[in-house]
Amino acid sequence: MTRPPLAVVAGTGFYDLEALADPVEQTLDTAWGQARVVRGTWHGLPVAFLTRHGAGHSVPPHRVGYRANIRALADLGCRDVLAVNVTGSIDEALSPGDLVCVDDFLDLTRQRPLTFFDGSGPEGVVHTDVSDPYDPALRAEILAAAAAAGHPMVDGGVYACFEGPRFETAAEIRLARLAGGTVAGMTGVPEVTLAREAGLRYAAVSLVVNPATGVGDTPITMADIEEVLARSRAAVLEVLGTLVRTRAADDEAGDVTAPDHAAPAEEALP
Ligand SMILES: CSC[C@H]1O[C@H](OP(=O)(O)O)[C@H](O)[C@@H]1O
Ligand code: HPA
Repeated sequence: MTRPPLAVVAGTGFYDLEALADPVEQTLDTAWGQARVVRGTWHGLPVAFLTRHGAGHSVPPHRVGYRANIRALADLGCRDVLAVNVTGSIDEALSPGDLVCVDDFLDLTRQRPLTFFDGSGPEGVVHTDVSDPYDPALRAEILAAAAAAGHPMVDGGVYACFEGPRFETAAEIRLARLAGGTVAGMTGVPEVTLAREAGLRYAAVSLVVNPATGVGDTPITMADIEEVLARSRAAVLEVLGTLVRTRAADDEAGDVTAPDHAAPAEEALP
């Protein structure tokens, strides 16, 4: 059985996927700019890894080439995108190091290109349904992998995406909490909606790396975030690796009824 490459898109703290065998770096040209992807195999399955801030974390969140990145993954034939976002916790029950498999988002960004459908293409004006922005079947696979890997993961939460690159004010975090926000980040949107527009299944793991502004007692520092990343990064990779290993085992057993073999989303690619 040949699978389409599985896309892994990650950001802060995730600049390489060391587990990839036979990695080959590729720069893809798209109508929305270039995207750099490293292709290889993980447990024998094809994987395309993309670090969204670019090599050496050179691109800030408000300038990430979200359209180029998602378009490049679709052009490579990817069907599923596993995203990782590091976040600040809005929900006071969360602590640094916690994992959340988010199921909705709040878009508090201001100035990013939002869509592939800007009215200039042959498809005209398109309004995409986002009742389930994060693919339920892919989320279920992630949660099952987390349980199998022994890493607790919260099932559901709202990712509040701010423009950045500054952190939020305490008032902004209170506003997001009133609106149901669970975690705060700067990159989850429009990545998730572009993936939907491109017909890709997308789900995201949020790794909490700090209490959001006003939730903790002290200012947010990169040193504190890096310390959390250093101790928690492996758990995220173990969850993703377990998901991939489970898929490989399903293939080995010839189990074509596994949920991840479901048909891709119905939208046409732009
Ligand atoms: C390191 S704090 C701010 C930075 O971290 C998050 O990155 P990512 O979403 O790519 O994991 C946040 O969105 C900012 O880009
Ligand atoms: O507190 C935060 N806010 C926004 N993005 C973040 N990424 C890590 N922590 C945070």
